[in-house]
Amino acid sequence: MIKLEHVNKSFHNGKPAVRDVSFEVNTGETLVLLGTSGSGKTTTLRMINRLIAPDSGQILVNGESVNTQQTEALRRNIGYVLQDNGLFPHYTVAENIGIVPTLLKWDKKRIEERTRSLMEKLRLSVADHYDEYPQQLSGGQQQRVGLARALAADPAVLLMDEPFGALDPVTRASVRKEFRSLDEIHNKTVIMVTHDVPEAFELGNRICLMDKGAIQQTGTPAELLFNPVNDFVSNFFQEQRFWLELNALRLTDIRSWLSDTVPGENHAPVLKGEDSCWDALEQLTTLSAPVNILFNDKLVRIDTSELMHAFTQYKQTVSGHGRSTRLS
Ligand SMILES: Nc1ncnc2c1ncn2[C@@H]1O[C@H](COP(=O)(O)OP(=O)(O)OP(=O)(O)O)[C@@H](O)[C@H]1O
Repeated sequence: MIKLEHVNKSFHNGKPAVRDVSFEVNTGETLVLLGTSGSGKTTTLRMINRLIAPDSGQILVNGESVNTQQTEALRRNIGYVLQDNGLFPHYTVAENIGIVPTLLKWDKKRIEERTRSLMEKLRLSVADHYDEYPQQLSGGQQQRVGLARALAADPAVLLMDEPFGALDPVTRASVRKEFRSLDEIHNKTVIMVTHDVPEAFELGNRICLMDKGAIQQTGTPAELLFNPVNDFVSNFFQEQRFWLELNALRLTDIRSWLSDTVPGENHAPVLKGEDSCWDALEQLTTLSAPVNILFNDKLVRIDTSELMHAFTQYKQTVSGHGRSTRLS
């Protein structure tokens, strides 16, 4: 668990880089720090593992102030992934991944097993890359090694600063997908910095939107979209709003506005209530035919106009009326 309380930081020029930032991230949750360039995201992240000292405010990691913890011990319990991966060029892939376990004096066999297991999970061929050096790998492979290194000692906390930012769009999407499906991250507290809106929506349980060093709003993707607290938040998502909204809403969220049409004997594909409205629209458009959705209670059939009608009804009901139904 990570908690920031009224944290402030100015650099030598006196201009506030981070202003009165407070948030809490629970175990098993990913919070994304999103915002324009210079909005204070990296400074906020780097204060958590004490690479930067705050001027005022409290930062707690697992209930304990970072100031009272020994810096080395604190950092060994925090995995840190950087945009440029920060691998040691003169260490092999295996040596890079094993750095923290070696510092923690794990025995050799345990380090080797852990390294192999992480490489397999991150789709890095052990046979091909175990003894290679970072410069022999592609950018995507280097970033996977960076992730494996951060996860090696199973830290409770993972901090990621634009972890996929240096990758081309195709590699970026695939490394991101692998990251998302890693069982390793489900029991961790994760904070990730990005300025990529779709990435924030894909990976964040909650998003903390920053501007000029201050938090504008913290909430689920749906809360930020459907209940923005000010014009900055509303305008920030304007360009991709339709796509983001359909992505942020699960079919379950619009269930009450869908009819109970029972499917006939057709073989239309079955979506689940947890799938997004975007998933449904994609299927409907590709097939040019109705699709079936399996909710807890029953199987129903919908077409495109019914989907869009329910989506509009949801927006009218939820916007400006407090929290949306999607909580995580
Ligand atoms: N070491 C430093 N010395 C002086 N000013 C700094 C330093 N680091 C950051 N700043 C300033 O603090 C502000 C916040 O910077 P920060 O890097 O946290 O923003 P960011 O949101 O992460 O931006 P980006 O997305 O471009 O990385 C900026 O105005 C930046 O110029």
